[in-house]
Amino acid sequence: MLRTLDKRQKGGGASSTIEAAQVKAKSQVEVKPVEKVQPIRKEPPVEKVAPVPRQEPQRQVPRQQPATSNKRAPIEDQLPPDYGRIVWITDPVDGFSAARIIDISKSGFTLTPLDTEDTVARRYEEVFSSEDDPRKSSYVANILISINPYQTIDGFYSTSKIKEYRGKSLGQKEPHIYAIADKSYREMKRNRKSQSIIVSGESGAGKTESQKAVLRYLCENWGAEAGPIQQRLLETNPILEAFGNAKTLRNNNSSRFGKFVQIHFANNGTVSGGFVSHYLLETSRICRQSSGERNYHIFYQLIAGSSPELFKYLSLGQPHCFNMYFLILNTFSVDNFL
Ligand SMILES: Nc1ncnc2c1ncn2[C@@H]1O[C@H](COP(=O)(O)OP(=O)(O)OP(=O)(O)O)[C@@H](O)[C@H]1O
Repeated sequence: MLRTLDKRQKGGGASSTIEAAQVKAKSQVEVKPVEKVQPIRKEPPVEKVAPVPRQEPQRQVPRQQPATSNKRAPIEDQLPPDYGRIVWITDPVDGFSAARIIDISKSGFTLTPLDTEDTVARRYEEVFSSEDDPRKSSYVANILISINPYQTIDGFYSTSKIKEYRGKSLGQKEPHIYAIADKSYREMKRNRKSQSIIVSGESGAGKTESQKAVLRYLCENWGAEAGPIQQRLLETNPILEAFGNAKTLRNNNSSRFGKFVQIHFANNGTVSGGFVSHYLLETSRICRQSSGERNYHIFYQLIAGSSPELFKYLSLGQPHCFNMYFLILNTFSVDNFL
């Protein structure tokens, strides 16, 4: 970098001297004609100066062109991104009501409640994201705060979304877990140091899904040459979840163990491997579960899907058999896991 700067300084000095030389050359040209002007005055060709004004309008023409091209941009593109968004606002009678943002200022929002044609003003802290608003994330410095939407949002984790966030700084696009993954990758490449992403939250907050999204982002962007390694990394999740996840009152697919996932990169920045370590598995769940909860998914999956040979080999029985009592203490079937 220093060398580059040095070169730039030298270059700058050289260009400034060239400019100085041009100025001197002009002044010399002007001085000399002053003495010889008298004989030249008689010559009508002095009118040849005319080309000079011709150049000025030529310069003005291209200035007008970008102005016309700006007009072509749709007006919607120039509006703030929150314009038209439906949100919840505080309401003195109902507590909260849905409204549409029609203006944004330093002091807050101007909105139109959906059930009236009135216009109301609200401060920023009195406006909340609505259920229909797919944007469930925000930043605090370089920390992503996200809310579990409990629904599939079209395109939110799509391949095109992955491409959108590649190489983008935090804040350049709307908050997303992909932006965090991209930042950590860029920091790793720039500083040549390992990076950590800590995913934290209460049970059911969406930690497992977020971690899977990070893995997918890194593998899809920089795992092309890794081939089977990339696939194997992504396929570890169903196996780990079968043995370590269970239905709880708060989450049908709750991880009952801590997970430390490492993704290794080669010097050229491509995914070269990975390692998943686990700790603190809730072993007591095998023998006993709270009311409304289940044992680990793998037991139910084996009973539901194993071949007759495997079924016999593992001495499995139907859930109501005596040796399977630890499975039927509570709910037996959970959507998507049997
Ligand atoms: N980004 C998301 N989009 C859609 N649904 C989600 C998302 N994140 C989580 N969910 C839903 O919420 C459920 C719980 O999420 P997840 O298992 O990731 O929570 P968790 O924080 O890991 O919980 P636990 O600590 O109990 O393991 C998921 O099974 C899924 O149905």
